[in-house]
Amino acid sequence: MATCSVDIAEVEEMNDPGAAPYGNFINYYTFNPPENRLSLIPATLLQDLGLKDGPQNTLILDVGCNSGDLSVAFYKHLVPVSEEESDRRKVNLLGFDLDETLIQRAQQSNPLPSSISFIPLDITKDADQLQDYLNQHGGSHFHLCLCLAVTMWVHLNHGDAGLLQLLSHLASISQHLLLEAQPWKCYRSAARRLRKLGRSDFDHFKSLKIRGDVAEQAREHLERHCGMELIQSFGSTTWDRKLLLFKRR
Ligand SMILES: C[S@@+](CC[C@H](N)C(=O)[O-])C[C@H]1O[C@@H](n2cnc3c(N)ncnc32)[C@H](O)[C@@H]1O
Repeated sequence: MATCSVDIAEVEEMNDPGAAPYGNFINYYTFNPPENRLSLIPATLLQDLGLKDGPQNTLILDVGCNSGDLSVAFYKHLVPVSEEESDRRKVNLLGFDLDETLIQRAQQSNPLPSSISFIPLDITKDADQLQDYLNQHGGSHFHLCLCLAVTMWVHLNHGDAGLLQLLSHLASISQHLLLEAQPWKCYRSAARRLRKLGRSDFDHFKSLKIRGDVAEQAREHLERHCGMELIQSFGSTTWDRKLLLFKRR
């Protein structure tokens, strides 16, 4: 089974990983293709969650969407192209990432611009644009929020408080949250890699109190402090990461 050390080795071959301190790898999908995660997620997810047949548009948020490959593949997985154009218009996905170059690539290669949009945004800073998007689409919250392989980067760059704020924020704007938190061994690999390059450590790495089973601690925070409950685990990816689905109580 591939592990984090494998993914890091692959990254090192492809780019200078020190140039991606937020996980903003330029070739991410060549070493972690969307299928790795999609194969675990049922294509009937929207129906299963009762999200498809309501009068409202279904709004999906993809946090830290990189170059958009997974966002588009996820959308097509849940809303097949065979569906009527009018049905597709009723499901809207917004992907955002702090890396503007990646977002430009996502925008340029977007095959469904009437349903999928991409914007540059750092979730740890100003997130007004998310509220603007909800207002434009007549929604008070996102029906489904994807936060896949992003938590570690926010955690390393913004500390325990940054991670908990991220989870609280996403819970406050989402009805369902699909979370893939990187396990602790990935943190160690990321920190080791920076050191090997002779760069200074991530600001918060040594002082993190949330360590070990990060996914479990994220679950505890979401359930105890954010009014969410874990309703399903879609198993582990080939990188040994759990895909956890939470719902607002
Ligand atoms: C490892 S990639 C994962 C991409 C995608 N979510 C996936 O799972 O396929 C992590 C992404 O999170 C983005 N990211 C990290 N911190 C962020 C932040 N504070 N706000 C927005 N995006 C962020 C990075 O730029 C990077 O593209």
